[in-house]
Amino acid sequence: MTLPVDTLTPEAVAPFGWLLGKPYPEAANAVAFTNAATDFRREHLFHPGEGGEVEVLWVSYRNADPTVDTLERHLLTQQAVVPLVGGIVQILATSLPDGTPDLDCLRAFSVPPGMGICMKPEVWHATRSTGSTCLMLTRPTTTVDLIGHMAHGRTPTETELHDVQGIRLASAPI
Ligand SMILES: NC(=O)N[C@@H](O)C(=O)O
Repeated sequence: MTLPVDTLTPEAVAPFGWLLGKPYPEAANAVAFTNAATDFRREHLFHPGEGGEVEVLWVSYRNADPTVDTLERHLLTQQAVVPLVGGIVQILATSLPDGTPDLDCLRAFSVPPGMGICMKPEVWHATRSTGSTCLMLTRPTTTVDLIGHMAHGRTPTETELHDVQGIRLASAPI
């Protein structure tokens, strides 16, 4: 399957989570402020899952391989990824009733610096980039669990990984 890399819109991201970096809200009841010197607005109320804390992670991505052979998902927490330097391509899929990725709704989005995506728990994902430094919001127990898996081969309990075949991005990550 050749996967087009789409532009971020709130609607396109909605099945998977929330677009971060939307235009300044016009709604009268928006939690927002603007003046000549600054503006700020509530983008999202992040939730790390029951009993979780919010963890700020600094993540570098440098896998530019357009082929995607593994997706992962976090079972407890939302996860926000915001490129600061260098863009990413975020590959996303929801789950079938059996928990495996629903490849019929597989999407890829180009995420430039200054925008981001907050994924719902259990959203399958992978990330490609020629080089990006990102701010990530996640959950400490999920991070430690993932390190245990990636560094020491332990079976993760808060993350699932799933092998996929024949998925290739239509355009190489920037
Ligand atoms: N640290 C961490 O959780 N990383 C992964 O989830 C990822 O998507 O990069």
